[in-house]
Amino acid sequence: MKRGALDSFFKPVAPKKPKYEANAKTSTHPTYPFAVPHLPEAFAEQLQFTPAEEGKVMNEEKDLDMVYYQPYIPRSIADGMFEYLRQELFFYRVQYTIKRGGVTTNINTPRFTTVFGVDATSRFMEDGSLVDTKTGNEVEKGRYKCKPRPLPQCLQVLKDLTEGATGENFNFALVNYYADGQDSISYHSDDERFLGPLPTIASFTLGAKRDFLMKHKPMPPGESVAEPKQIKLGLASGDMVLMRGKTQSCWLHSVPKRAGDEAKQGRINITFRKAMVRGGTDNYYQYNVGVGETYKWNGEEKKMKCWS
Ligand SMILES: O=C(O)CCC(=O)C(=O)O
Ligand SMILES: [Fe+2]
Repeated sequence: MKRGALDSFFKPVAPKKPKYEANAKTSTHPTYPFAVPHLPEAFAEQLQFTPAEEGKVMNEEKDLDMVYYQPYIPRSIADGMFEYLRQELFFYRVQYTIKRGGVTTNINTPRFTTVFGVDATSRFMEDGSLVDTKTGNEVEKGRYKCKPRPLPQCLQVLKDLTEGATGENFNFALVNYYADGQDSISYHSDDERFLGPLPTIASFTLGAKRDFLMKHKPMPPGESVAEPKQIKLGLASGDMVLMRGKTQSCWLHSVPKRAGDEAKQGRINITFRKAMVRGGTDNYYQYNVGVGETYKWNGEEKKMKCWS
């Protein structure tokens, strides 16, 4: 055995320095499986200067309207924010069935997910209660099948800053965690009716760099102009893409599986969206929380583990 290998075998392993200083304050709610520590102060301070770079408008392609921030969150804190969110949020691995032409298929969502927020017909009070947006009265039992959750402070801070910088309004935060290159999201568009006709979505990347692919939806037959070519953005830690206008109605996007080591670090994606009606709330909780186990990051074993 080489000398160095022996040394490192006997030397006590120094405990790893955490990438962030935990905040003692927490966000709690009856619907949360556990409390979420507030955003570490150092990150909150740095976020006041966002966006770190001016966004570049991408609207040359047909029906495309995006703003690409490289980065939005300064690179100096993006990986720390990734570590913090992976450590402190609760996640799910949602399973559901789809029926197509009488055939039932079981779907295992190929990534960890979680969601916070409520559609525009309701809002959370400071004390965590849910009230009707118009009347201010407590929401009646039966409005939702799900139990809506308020954004924890950390996501509220990022949402408020994003709203200020973009002039948009959001009432939902969806979070994806791609543990490695095997986790993915297949081609889709976020064009659900409950988002309204021309939804704006702000989409953040933290952690591993992953390819974000975009392609135009098939053109109607007889359309004279050619389909625009596919777009590939290598989204890096801290980047944000703002998708707006006809982007969702006319384009599809995906984060495909990846071989190799680059994705092994794990990646978190946060999307801020605005759902207009109740159906959107039940839909988002059904597909991003579901009815299965809660997962929490285990720092020793370096993986998501069932939490109880
Ligand atoms: O992870 C990403 O960058 C995309 C996520 C996404 O498209 C979605 O959650 O709808
Ligand atoms: Fe999407």
